[in-house]
Order: sequence, then C-alpha cells, then structure tokens
Amino acid sequence: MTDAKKQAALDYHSQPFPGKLSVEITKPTSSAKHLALAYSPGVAEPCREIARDPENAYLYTGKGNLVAVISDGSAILGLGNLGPRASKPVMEGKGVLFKRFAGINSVDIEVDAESPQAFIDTVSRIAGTWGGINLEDIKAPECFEIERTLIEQCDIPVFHDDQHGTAIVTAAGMLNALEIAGKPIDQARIVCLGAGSAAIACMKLLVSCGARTENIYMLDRKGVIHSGRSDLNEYKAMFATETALRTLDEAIDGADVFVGLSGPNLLSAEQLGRMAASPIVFACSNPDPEIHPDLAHETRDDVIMATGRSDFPNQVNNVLGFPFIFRGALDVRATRINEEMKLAAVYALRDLAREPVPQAVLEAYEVDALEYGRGYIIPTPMDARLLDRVASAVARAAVDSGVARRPFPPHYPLTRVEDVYGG
Ligand SMILES: O=C([O-])CC(=O)C(=O)O
Ligand SMILES: [Mg+2]
Repeated sequence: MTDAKKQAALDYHSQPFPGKLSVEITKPTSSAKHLALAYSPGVAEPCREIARDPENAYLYTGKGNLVAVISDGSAILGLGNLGPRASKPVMEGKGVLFKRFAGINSVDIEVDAESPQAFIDTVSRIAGTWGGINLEDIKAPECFEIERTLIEQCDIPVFHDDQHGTAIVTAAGMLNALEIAGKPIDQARIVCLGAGSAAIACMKLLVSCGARTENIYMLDRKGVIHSGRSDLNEYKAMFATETALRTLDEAIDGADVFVGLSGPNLLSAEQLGRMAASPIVFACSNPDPEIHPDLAHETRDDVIMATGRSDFPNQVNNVLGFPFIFRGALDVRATRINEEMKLAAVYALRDLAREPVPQAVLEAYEVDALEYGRGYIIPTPMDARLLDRVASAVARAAVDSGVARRPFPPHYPLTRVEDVYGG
C-alpha cells in the first residue's frame, strides 16, 4: 500500500471516533415505565422464564442473532502471531461485516490464552448466551483441536472462519475458474502454498468437490509435503504425496492451479510463467498476495487471477461466506455447521456468479460491466442477492441434514438485512 493509503486506513479507524462498531438500543427507554420494564423490576420476568426453560433465551434476549467473534491473535490475517490486542481491528471488522451484510449482531472477544485448553475453557464457559461462535485467526495446528472440542461441547454453531469460510469461497471460485479454463477438477494439478488452517481446509473441500489428493502438492515452510517426511502433524500428513518434487520451483512446473494461503510475494513471475495454459492463481494471503495481480497479468494474459482483497477483481475472501452461513444457521437454530451446509454454500456462491450482475453492484464497483468469465468468477461482497441465496441454501441444508431445531424460516427469502427478524 502507498503511504497515503496506509494513512487513510489509520484515519478510517481513528476518526471521528476510535473503532468501527457501536451498540444500539432496540426498545423504548424514554420514561420511568420503560426503565421498569427494561430493568428492575421487569427484567426479572424474562430471567425467571429462561431459568425455567433455557430455550426462552431465544425469545427474551438477543442470543438468537448474536455471534461472538473470538480470537487469540495467534495468526492474524497473513501477518502472523501479533497477539490478542493487535487482532482487535480484524475482529471488530468481522463484526462490521456480520452486521452490514447479514444483520447479525456481533461482539469481538480477544483471549489471552496460555494454552489451547485455556482458550477452549474460556470459550466453552461463555458459549451458552450466544447464538453462534466464529473462531478467527487462530494458528494451526492448535485451531483444529480447539474447533473440534468446542463443537463437541457447545450446542450452537462453532465455525472456524479461516478454515471453512475461506474454503467455501475458494471452492466456489475454483469450480467456476476451472470451468472457464476448461480444466476438469479431477485432472487439475494443484499447488497449495501454505499448510495452515485455511490451506488444509481448502484442499479438503476441493477434494469433496472432486479434486484428487494425489494431484495436490501442498507446501509448508520446509517445501513439498511428501510421504518421505517424518516431521508432519496428522493434518499435513493427509496431504503427503508420493513424489520426488521438493520445492515450489519444482512443483509449479506445468501446474494448473496455484492456491496461496501463505505470505506476500512468494510466487515469482518466472514461476507463474512455467504453469500450464490458462493457469488459475488464487493468491489469497492478506493483505499482500503471493503475487501481485498487476505482475501476474503482465506475465501472462491467459491467467485467471484472484486475491483476498477488496481492491482487485475476483475477491476470494471469507466475507462472502461467514455472514450468510451464520444467517442461515441461526435462523433454523442449527446445532452445528455441517458438511452439507458448507457444500450448499459453495454451490450457492458458484451458481450466483453465473447470473447477470445487478446495476447496484456495477455502481458500487464503479464499472460498466461484470460478466461471468476470467475477470468475474465469484460474486462481489456488495451483491445484495448473497443474503438470500447463501442463507437459504444453508438453512435448507441444515433442515434436510437434521441439525436444525427450527423449520425452514417462513420469512425467507430475505431481500434486505432490515428483514432478518421477519415481518
Ligand atoms: O480477514 C480477511 O480479510 C480474511 C481472513 O479471514 C484472513 O485473512 O484471516
Ligand atoms: Mg481470518
């Protein structure tokens, strides 16, 4: 980023007051009568009702539309372990996106935990009063154990956004990119740079969508993850291939797909030059991609290029997933977000990109046209249709797969965030 853009980002966060989120009151409070309802003595009634039946928390509190965004700050974006306090702008940012795109109230919680167990205990102890828990920016491999344990312990959706949100959006964009490039997914040679939470979840979901594990070359800091390595944790070991390739430089030769979930500027123009025809490059490290889109397009005019950023075309970023996935899950009171719901979100996103783009989206991006093709493989976050398409698909899948505690919402389809409480 230029110095001017960096300053603009700091000003945005500090002016006219610090931060990006506020709390609002939703009931009248202008008289003593109101206060007697909102607070003592009236507030005792909903307390008694919830003590009698915990489900009443959905009726008398904000629980049903409330998601905690929880991080330990150990893997903030692609910046690394900057600690809980430095993660707060990202976590407040997730809250902004939950509210702006899906009408969900969200509060960020940054935990200074000395161990995964301490983190689990903290989250588990507060989970009961939330509608869902969005785990964010927690490093691998700890994040896998943390998520698995919390899913077992909680009766509300617990979703590690960097794994599943990123994977869902990546898979949706990848299915379209592969179709446009004319590459069948089961034949695509895929190089995945990075072996953290997002990388492992992305590759697992691509395999669910038809990619073949033996065609996937995953690399961590030590190089290609191959079957001869003895230093692999159980998660990386799932992607150990029988191969003589050892480095990115070797693996990239003739590859159809590059997925970067690692760090800035790790794919060179020369390496991109050696990929197969119509190469697909998802350089998703935030904020700085593995290869800058300008350099990628200068290097090859047949590249299909995506990044995680809002300021370039083809934004493959979990913002297209988590707000709407939680919307659908909350509205049917799903007990978890299962594979069926994740795949439903993938297909909803994939299919929406193939439809004509509304004028309001063109205006938001200040462009004359956006059409399904190399420069548009995935809907933009500003597309108001995402709310209904993804939330409906997820809610339907939750009902059909038996994890919903409520029927498909009668107030769907949702056309605006203002409608999320129904009529
Ligand atoms: O925050 C973003 O833009 C996407 C994300 O979750 C990450 O990079 O960790
Ligand atoms: Mg994240």
